Amino acid sequence: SRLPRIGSKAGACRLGRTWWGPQRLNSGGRCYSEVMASTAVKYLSQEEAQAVDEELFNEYEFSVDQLMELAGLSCATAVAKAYPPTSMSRSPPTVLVICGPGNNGGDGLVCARHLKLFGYQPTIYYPKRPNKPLFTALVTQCQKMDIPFLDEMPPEPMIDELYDLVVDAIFGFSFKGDVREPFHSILSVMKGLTVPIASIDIPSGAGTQKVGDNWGPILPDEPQLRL
Ligand SMILES: NC(=O)C1=CN([C@@H]2O[C@H](COP(=O)(O)OP(=O)(O)OC[C@H]3O[C@@H](n4cnc5c(N)ncnc54)[C@H](O)[C@@H]3O)[C@@H](O)[C@H]2O)[C@@H](O)CC1
Repeated sequence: SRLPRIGSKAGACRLGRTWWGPQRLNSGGRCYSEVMASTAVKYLSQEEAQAVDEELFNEYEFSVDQLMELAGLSCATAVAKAYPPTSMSRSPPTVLVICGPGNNGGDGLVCARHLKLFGYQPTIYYPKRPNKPLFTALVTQCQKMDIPFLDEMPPEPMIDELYDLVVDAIFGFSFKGDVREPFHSILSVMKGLTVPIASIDIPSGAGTQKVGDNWGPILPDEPQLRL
C-alpha cells in the first residue's frame, strides 16, 4: 500500500525558522517564513535547494561527505518511520536502493547502510559509479556490511515479488533534460512497479521547477514518500 505524500529534507521544508537561516530564501521579495505562513510544508525550487547547498558549503564550511551522511541518515530514518520493520510482510523487510551517478546516488548508499543498521535487508543497484574517493569509499562501506550490489536492473515483476520497498536515489536537484540511458530504461521499469517507492529529494525525472504540481513524467502518479 502506498502512503500519502510526505515531504522533508531538501525537496520540501517544514514550517518555521530553520537553522541555516530561512530569511535568505526569498520568493518575490517576501521572506521564507512569510511565504510558508499558510502551509505546513513548502517545497523548495531547484534554485532554492541549490542556494541552501551553496550556503552550507561556503558560509558554514560543511564538507560534502558530512552533508551526505546526514542526508542518508535522515532518509533512512524517514523510511523507518513511514515503513517500520514490524509493519512489513517480510522480516527483515527487503529494500532495493537504486542509486544514480551524482550526490543523490551517494545519499542512497548512505541510506542503505543505515537501513541495514535499522533492521532492513537492503540491496543496491548502482549502474554508473563516479571514480571519486567519496563514492568508492561509500561502496566499500556497504560491501563491508554485506549489502549486495546487483549487476543488472531486475525486471518489474521480480522487483514487486522480491522487495517490500524501493528507494529512488537516482537524480536530485541537478537533473535536467531528457533522461539518458541507462536511467531511461530503469525509470521505465520503476514506473510500472506496485511496491512503494521512497524518493530521495524528488522523484527522479520530475521537473524540480514544478515540485508539488507535476511529479509524474516518469514515476507513477500514485502517492509516494518523498524524503
Ligand atoms: N551538493 C552536495 O554536495 C550534496 C548534495 N546532496 C544531494 O545530492 C543531490 C544533488 O547532487 P548532484 O548535484 O550530484 O546531482 P544529482 O545527484 O541530482 O545528479 C547529477 C548526475 O545526474 C546526471 N544527470 C543529470 N541529468 C541527467 C539526465 N537527463 N539523464 C541522465 N543523467 C543525468 C549528471 O550527469 C550527474 O552525473 C541533491 O538532490 C542533494 O540533496 C546531498 O548528498 C548532500 C550533499
